[in-house]
Amino acid sequence: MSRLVVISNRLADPRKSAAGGLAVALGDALARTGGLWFGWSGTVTPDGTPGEGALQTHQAGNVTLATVDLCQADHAAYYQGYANSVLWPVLHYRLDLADFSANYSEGYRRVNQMFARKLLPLLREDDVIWVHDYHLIPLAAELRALGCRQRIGFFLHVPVPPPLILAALPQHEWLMRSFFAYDLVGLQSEADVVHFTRYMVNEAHAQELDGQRLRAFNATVRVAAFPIGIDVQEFQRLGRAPDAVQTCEALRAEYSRRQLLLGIDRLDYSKGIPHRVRAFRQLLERYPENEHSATLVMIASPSRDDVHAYADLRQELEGLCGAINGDYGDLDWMPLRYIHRTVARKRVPGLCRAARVGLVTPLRDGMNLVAKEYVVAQEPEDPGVLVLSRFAGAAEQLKEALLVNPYDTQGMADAIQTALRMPLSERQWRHERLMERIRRHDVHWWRNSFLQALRDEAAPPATAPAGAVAAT
Ligand SMILES: O=P(O)(O)OC[C@H]1O[C@H](O[C@H]2O[C@H](CO)[C@@H](O)[C@H](O)[C@H]2O)[C@H](O)[C@@H](O)[C@@H]1O
Ligand SMILES: O=c1ccn([C@@H]2O[C@H](COP(=O)(O)OP(=O)(O)O)[C@@H](O)[C@H]2O)c(=O)[nH]1
Repeated sequence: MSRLVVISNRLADPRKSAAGGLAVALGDALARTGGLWFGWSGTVTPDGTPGEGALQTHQAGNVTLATVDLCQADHAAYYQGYANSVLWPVLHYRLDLADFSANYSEGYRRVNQMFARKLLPLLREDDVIWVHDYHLIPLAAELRALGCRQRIGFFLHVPVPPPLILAALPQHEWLMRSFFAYDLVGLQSEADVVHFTRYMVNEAHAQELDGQRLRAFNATVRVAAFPIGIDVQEFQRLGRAPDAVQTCEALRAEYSRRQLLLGIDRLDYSKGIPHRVRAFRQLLERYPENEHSATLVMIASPSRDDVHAYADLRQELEGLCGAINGDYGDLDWMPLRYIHRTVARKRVPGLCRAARVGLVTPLRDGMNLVAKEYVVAQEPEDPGVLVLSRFAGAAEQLKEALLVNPYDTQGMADAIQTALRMPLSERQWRHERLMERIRRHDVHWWRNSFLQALRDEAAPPATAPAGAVAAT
């Protein structure tokens, strides 16, 4: 059996828990098969030469972790810059938040080239290589330019916007062309596949060979949706462990006279957190019977603090949360508990189980694993209700959630009220259907179906596709 090599910007020790869906899912996927996991160490060295970083390897169970440090300049241009100030906003439909500084794209390319150089000597001939996410789109092209011939697949964890939004990226031609150095491109949803294909046909003049293959630049790439899932059994096991049980019991005791609503997100503008707070305020205004009862616990895990848009969001949110507590709070009740800290993963199932309503209301999200975790954490005899944004990738699968438009404050308040009042039989019916879907497409299905599709693709050509590494 060939070895699996996973490459992602963010790594986690697969034996430990991590915040952030990608690290959680890849940790779960790799722990099963073993293999090599390559990426950024998470360390930023204060000095150092751009495009150079020390490589360290260590063993974590059956997984070898190989990581590279980034110097300050590379971290600023590649991670904070091109990845999180250009690609992240554009891919989440937020051109208004993108900062198209020229040195970002140079840094992005420089780090991808460095990763390719560091990784190449670690590769074996029959490795299957799986690259993850928007930080590393040009990596296969850089590897091919160095002579790498192994099969390479790519999975994008974030959404693909419509072609004309992508075309606003000053380097879109170069970036999108580099997808043709992969054998297989996996996306989160069918909507993403439609947008990706339309871009390639309209802007890159690609030819659609069959339902899943695109041809351009003298190369063929297969594109399909592989919606990411969670490890259901592992999450249920976590839910039965003492940390989760204690968390749930403590919350239930504290809120025995209240109805608990829960949001867990990274503090990210894509997650629609201020919109959720406004909808909660509207709930209290329109349905006053919820006063002294409905209580929203909002965990906002710190994320990408050094990027301006994230600091602005934090300020906005603190203002909104303070106002709601000031206007509606009483001596014996605060409507909103806003926690700007990461909650340990082992406590997440307990938090979810204690909440009558799970609020997952992003403005755009590749998938959103919290939506699936919330459902799995529920007790089937008395389950809570998931209120889910129709703009999360998860909404394509989780049709029995209460689907909402997060921009519609009143509609969202009405949906929360429906969730709070939903009879037991309907809650059970919805929960059962959601569980079926989450079980069928779990993280093992995701990994196996992607890797099977990658193995099914013919071995790539001996040379790089002509011009695949076109200069910026
Ligand atoms: O690594 P960070 O910059 O700290 O950010 C954390 C991760 O955020 C994004 O996660 C995405 O992947 C999830 C799993 O597929 C998906 O459910 C979610 O919708 C996405 O937003 C990002 O794509 C990862 O690269 C980051 O590591
Ligand atoms: O304080 C926190 C916040 C989030 N998470 C976990 O981080 C992941 C977030 O993944 P998701 O796909 O929802 O969003 P992302 O942050 O990757 O965009 C989920 O497994 C959460 O349970 C966590 O353990 N603690």
